[in-house]
Amino acid sequence: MEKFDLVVIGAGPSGYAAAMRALDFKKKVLLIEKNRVGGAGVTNGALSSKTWWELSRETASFRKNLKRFNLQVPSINYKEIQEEVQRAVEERKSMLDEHMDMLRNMNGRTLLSFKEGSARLISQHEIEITRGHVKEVVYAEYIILATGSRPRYLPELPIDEKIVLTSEGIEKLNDFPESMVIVGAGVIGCEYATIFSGFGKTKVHLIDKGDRILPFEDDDVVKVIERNMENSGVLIHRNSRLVRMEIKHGRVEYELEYNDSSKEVFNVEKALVSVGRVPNLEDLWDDKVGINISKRGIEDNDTQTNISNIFAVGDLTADISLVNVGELEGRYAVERIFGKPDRKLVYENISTIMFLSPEVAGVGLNEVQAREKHIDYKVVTLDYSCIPRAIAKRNTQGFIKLLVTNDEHMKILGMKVVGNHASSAIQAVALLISMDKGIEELAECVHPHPSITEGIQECVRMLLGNSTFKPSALRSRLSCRTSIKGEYADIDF
Ligand SMILES: Cc1cc2nc3c(=O)[nH]c(=O)nc-3n(C[C@H](O)[C@H](O)[C@H](O)COP(=O)(O)OP(=O)(O)OC[C@H]3O[C@@H](n4cnc5c(N)ncnc54)[C@H](O)[C@@H]3O)c2cc1C
Ligand SMILES: NC(=O)c1ccc[n+]([C@@H]2O[C@H](COP(=O)([O-])OP(=O)(O)OC[C@H]3O[C@@H](n4cnc5c(N)ncnc54)[C@H](O)[C@@H]3O)[C@@H](O)[C@H]2O)c1
Repeated sequence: MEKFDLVVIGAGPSGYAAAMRALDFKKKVLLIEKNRVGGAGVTNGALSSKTWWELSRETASFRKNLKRFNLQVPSINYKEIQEEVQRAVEERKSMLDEHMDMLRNMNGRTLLSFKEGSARLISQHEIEITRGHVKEVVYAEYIILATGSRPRYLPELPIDEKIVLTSEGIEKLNDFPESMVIVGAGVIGCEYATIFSGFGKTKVHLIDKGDRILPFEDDDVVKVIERNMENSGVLIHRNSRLVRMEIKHGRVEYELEYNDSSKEVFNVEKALVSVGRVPNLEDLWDDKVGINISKRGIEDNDTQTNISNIFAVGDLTADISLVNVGELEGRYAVERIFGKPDRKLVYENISTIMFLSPEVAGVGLNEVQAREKHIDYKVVTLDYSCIPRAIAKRNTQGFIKLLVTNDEHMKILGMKVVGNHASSAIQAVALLISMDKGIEELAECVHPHPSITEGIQECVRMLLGNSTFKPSALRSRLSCRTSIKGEYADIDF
């Protein structure tokens, strides 16, 4: 039986990162993948959907500019766009494959092995790998489970991945649907609503079980996103509940019940179901291995399961489903196994971007989370119309919002930027949160001009009472408030 120091099951972002980190410790590593290297980080997931988003955004802006000069808008070819996305996926996937091939063939480096097949733990140290009819068993001193997640199905919906789809099937359509309902207005639902409405060929309907889109987001963020979606023709079903969905004559019929008990029936070409994801843990180990799971997924203590040599990382652990979090956990697990991590595994400074119109980037807590945790805070907001770079771009839609502790230290709790360049603007703050720094450091930086980050500096100065623009004078564009027990009050200097 072949023996390894570490066997990693699943070559998505978490497993791939874990396997590569283990090589730094000169350990003998086996990475096993049953489907596609890169997992949902590349295919039917992060990279592919972001390529759709970029192409949709370009198309929308091209259409807008042509209209501005009274030029005819050319028709958009679905197949060409789909092929471009496939090229992006292939580019990334072959780079990951080539990197592994090179490592395996390098002179004297026999540390990394890769096997295709479906893996299952048959004991605490033995893994059975099945490929077609062939089975083999390998031995591992340590095991990292990184088998990721898949779309959650609602049993009452007729998901067939042709007419009623999930994120697994949505990128394989033959043409832009003329209409589509999206069930679940979380991140995936809202990103695809933005993508399809951006191409201008699909009437998108959006529905959530909550009473608004992005139920985990702050009201002011949601307001901007909803307004833009509606301007792009998205129909947001509010105060309603999906009571029935059926496939009829190759199309989707669904029925909503409104708060006043009235009902309405809609007919669309396709449906996308995006109501969260579930961990891939079925049949991953024999009963006698005895890994503890809870309702949400594998129970872990900083990536270690209750079985001391078995670790679990990434989407499988069913906490935060993000590429950067999976990679962080994968690397951390390896450092725990073969060394001593330099830093604790902390999630406070995780940055996120939602690819909407406009993009929404965040780090740390938002107001919804701060209030759920009963934290009092100071909050400052600045409209993009105060930022010269946004004015120059001829697009001042958006705002910056900074949350700090409600004491003299004013430690940064979180930040949100809604608008152009949002993702690059949050990086400085992400770093300061991870360094546990206050806002003075941010006020000190000299930002390039004109840049969106100048707006962050102005936010910080508002909190220090020394901003150029005074919130008391520009009330509709700036605000500087405390939130104590959920009640806002202006801060007067
Ligand atoms: C539509 C969509 C858009 C997204 N956009 C973003 C984004 O913009 N930014 C972001 O940070 N995150 C995004 N995500 C989330 C991100 O893709 C996941 O958090 C990330 O891929 C999780 O990585 P993972 O390695 O834990 O799991 P996965 O990527 O799911 O990989 C797990 C791998 O394990 C393999 N596997 C499963 N079982 C076995 C087995 N028994 N034996 C062998 N192999 C097995 C699977 O085939 C898969 O390749 C998106 C997800 C989706 C679906
Ligand atoms: N840009 C990014 O970083 C990015 C992009 C896409 C996905 N992701 C990751 O993938 C994960 C999964 O995305 P998701 O959108 O599937 O999950 P989600 O948790 O973001 O949203 C699911 C939505 O479905 C709604 N819902 C649940 N049950 C429902 C029902 N029965 N009927 C109607 N609505 C219902 C919920 O209220 C929620 O709004 C996200 O949590 C995120 O971490 C990240």
